[in-house]
Amino acid sequence: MIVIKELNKTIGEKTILRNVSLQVDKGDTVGILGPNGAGKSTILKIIGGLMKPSSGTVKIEGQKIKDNPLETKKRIGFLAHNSYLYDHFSPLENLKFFGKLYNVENCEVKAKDLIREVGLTYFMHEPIRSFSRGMIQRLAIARAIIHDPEILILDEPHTGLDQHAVTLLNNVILKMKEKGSTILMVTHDFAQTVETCDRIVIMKHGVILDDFKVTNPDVDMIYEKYVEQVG
Ligand SMILES: Nc1ncnc2c1ncn2[C@@H]1O[C@H](COP(=O)(O)OP(=O)(O)OP(=O)(O)O)[C@@H](O)[C@H]1O
Repeated sequence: MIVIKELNKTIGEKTILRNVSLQVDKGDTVGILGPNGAGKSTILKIIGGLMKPSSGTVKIEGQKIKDNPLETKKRIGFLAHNSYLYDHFSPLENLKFFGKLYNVENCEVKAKDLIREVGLTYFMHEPIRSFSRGMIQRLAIARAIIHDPEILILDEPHTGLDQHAVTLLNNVILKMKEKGSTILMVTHDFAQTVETCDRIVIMKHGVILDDFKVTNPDVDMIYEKYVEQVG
């Protein structure tokens, strides 16, 4: 379970998050939607331990990241805007590198399975420097889940992907969901959120405006609510 309490973030004169509290239960799949500058990426970075809050707390299974940074970060897979991949390495070399960092057992087999899952088998040994944005993004998701994280954090995972890559990515997300991972995803893509998430959180100007479950697949009603709040 992730428990966020009264989170504030200020950078210079700018207030980015204002007293944000949120609880995400184990196995929840949460899509965070909102206009540019709402503070969505900032909240993900703070949960993932990439940024410190100005005040407030984030606890993962009752533990603050700063109390046990390595152990807590091992529980998290983070797909950020930056892929964190190495240009001169192939997909296999990249995944083996990250797998070893996390002490993944049977790392090579796992890496090859993931490469197949994201549709890059044919390019497994090619340096990734010539890869398209979609190919890099697919490999980046494989990197984020090589250690079977309990919590998967995805910052705009669908941006710049073609339809085939979106389908591959959604399948990976749905498989992680089936395995019981908790998923937090920031996106501008309403349709993808409804396809993969059970809960939607709407943010604007650094606050949470709404938080509801997508139990009833009444997509039109949910979309109207989204447009009304986000504009
Ligand atoms: N390091 C920083 N220094 C100064 N301002 C920042 C910094 N990081 C973010 N901001 C500002 O904080 C606000 C929230 O940024 P954030 O990236 O969290 O928004 P977002 O909701 O993810 O929006 P987007 O969809 O545009 O990525 C923005 O106005 C952004 O310019």
